[in-house]
Amino acid sequence: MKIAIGNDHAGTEYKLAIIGLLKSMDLEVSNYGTNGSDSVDYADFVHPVAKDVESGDADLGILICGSGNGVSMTANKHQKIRAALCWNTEIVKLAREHNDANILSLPARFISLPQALDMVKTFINTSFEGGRHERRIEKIPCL
Ligand SMILES: O=C(CO)[C@H](O)[C@H](O)[C@H](O)COP(=O)(O)O
Repeated sequence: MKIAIGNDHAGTEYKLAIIGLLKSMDLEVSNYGTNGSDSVDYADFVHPVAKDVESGDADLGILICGSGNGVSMTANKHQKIRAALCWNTEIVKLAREHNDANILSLPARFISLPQALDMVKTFINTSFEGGRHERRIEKIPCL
């Protein structure tokens, strides 16, 4: 499985730890985020992740900024992206099971690093339930 990951300056520390976790799980990672702490604009680091997920170059994406909102808003402009802003593992599980979220958005300034790592594990290890949820996600895109 291949994961595309992106972040702004608020997400660098968590991003580096998440990459370590993903590699320990034998997952392939494409890192499109900044690796530094200088102030940057999140959208510049989100579009490459969304494009990878949309094209199938990546199976799933992970985005990190301070609140998680900027990266979510940007990613969800892409037609095939369902980016879910999550704050605990239960919400992550539902985002995968019910919404088939293909990008996890993390609010680095509002969750602890251990929480973020648990959320990433849940995101990777949970599958879409399909059924009634299939019909619902098909109605999400703007026609
Ligand atoms: O875009 C955001 C808010 O939706 C992100 O949380 C950014 O990381 C945040 O705005 C960055 O803030 P800063 O004061 O420029 O560090």
